[in-house]
Amino acid sequence: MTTPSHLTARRASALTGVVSAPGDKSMSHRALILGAMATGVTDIDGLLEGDDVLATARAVEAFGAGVERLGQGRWRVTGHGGFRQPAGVIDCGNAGTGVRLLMGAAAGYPITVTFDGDASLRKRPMKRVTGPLARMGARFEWLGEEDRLPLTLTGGGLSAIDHVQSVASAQIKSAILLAGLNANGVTTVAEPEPSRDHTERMLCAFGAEVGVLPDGAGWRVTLTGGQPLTATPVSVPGDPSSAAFPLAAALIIPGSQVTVESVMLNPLRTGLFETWREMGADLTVANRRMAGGEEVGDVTARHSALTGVVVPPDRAASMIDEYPILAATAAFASGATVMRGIGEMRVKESDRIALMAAGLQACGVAVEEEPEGFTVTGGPVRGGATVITHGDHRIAMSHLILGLAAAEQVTVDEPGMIATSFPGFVELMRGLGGDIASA
Ligand SMILES: O=C(O)C1=C[C@@H](OP(=O)(O)O)[C@@H](O)[C@H](O)C1
Ligand SMILES: C=C(OP(=O)(O)O)C(=O)O
Repeated sequence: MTTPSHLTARRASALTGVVSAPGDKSMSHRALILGAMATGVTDIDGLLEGDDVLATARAVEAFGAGVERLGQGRWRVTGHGGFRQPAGVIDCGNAGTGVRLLMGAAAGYPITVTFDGDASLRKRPMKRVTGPLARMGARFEWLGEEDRLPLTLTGGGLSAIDHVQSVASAQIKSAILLAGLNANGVTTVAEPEPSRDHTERMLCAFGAEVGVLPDGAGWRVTLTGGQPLTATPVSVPGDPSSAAFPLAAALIIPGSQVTVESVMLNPLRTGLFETWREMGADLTVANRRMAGGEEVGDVTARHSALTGVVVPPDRAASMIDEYPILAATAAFASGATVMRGIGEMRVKESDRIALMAAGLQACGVAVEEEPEGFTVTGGPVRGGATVITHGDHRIAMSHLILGLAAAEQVTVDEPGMIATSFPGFVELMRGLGGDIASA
């Protein structure tokens, strides 16, 4: 299938239906990486087959693991108890999570590896991870600009560190913990607020002992080096960050009711659902159960009259990727939705605060941008714009959802990047009755 250069969303009548979200991206990266670091055969089901995760699958294969696709979402990783010297450059594509976690894992082994990524990933800061890894003993050489990819890492001979994070970041925490597995001593990471804990949970499932102690508003995670990992089956539930898009459409399109089945409900990922409820969203969860070591449930959204809220800044870590779609839904709420303490959004696949502000303003929505946040004041949404996404999947999907409820059509450029996290997004939305087509 060729990728269209633009996609256009037109106002839709009620959306209805029951769908499944693709597998969780965070867990998919981790399942492949831990499977490759472990000894034995790790069978994964529900793996997200998005471009970010496929880049990680190629990477772990290059590091010596056996990687086999058994069927849709069903993958087998055969680990040899560690990473081996790869033959070429490890290209992580668009994936911040992929490159940062892989650098952490690779740092523990006596290998020399060059990491690279696409134009967007080459703009993202890497010192946040290379800094702590260098303190553990890994060596880095910047091949271009300092703090950016491409870089060469030489690992091995690590010592544990005590790291205190200034922002809650699961990518930094995970990179340090994965390196800590092969470091001498006890590695500790303290976070100001808790960030997603999939690495800690999955390390335990692979047989490692991880300590978690409350520490102020956040927690301290400890891990003793030298623990071997043993392969274990991993079942990946639906990604709440992807489920957010069809659910958002249901909330803002009159008459709609959409259910997304098997959505992961880890409380460190559900800040958006909490915020939507505070805004008056009719959002219900049925069939709560455990799958893959995580709570999951079927989430139903019905069209709702939304009211603007002030989102508590300490909720940011639990919904950092969801502010773009929150902002799109806030455009249809009455009053202002204030989102602060989210400076991290500026260093994602794009400067998401700037691009959401520009895209929403182009669609006639009132937005006030701040250094570390923005405020969206809702009302009737005109639409009628072509939105620049800088190849950011979440910026593209958020504006397409907005376009399904706006008075005039909304077009986004560079929609090919949607496949990094949500392959099949357009087809899924069309199946619910959404009018999204190549422009
Ligand atoms: O650990 C992870 O899987 C992720 C952590 C978050 O990044 P930060 O840790 O940089 O906040 C998030 O934005 C990213 O999409 C996935
Ligand atoms: C920020 C994201 O991913 P990553 O950091 O892995 O590129 C995202 O998926 O929104």
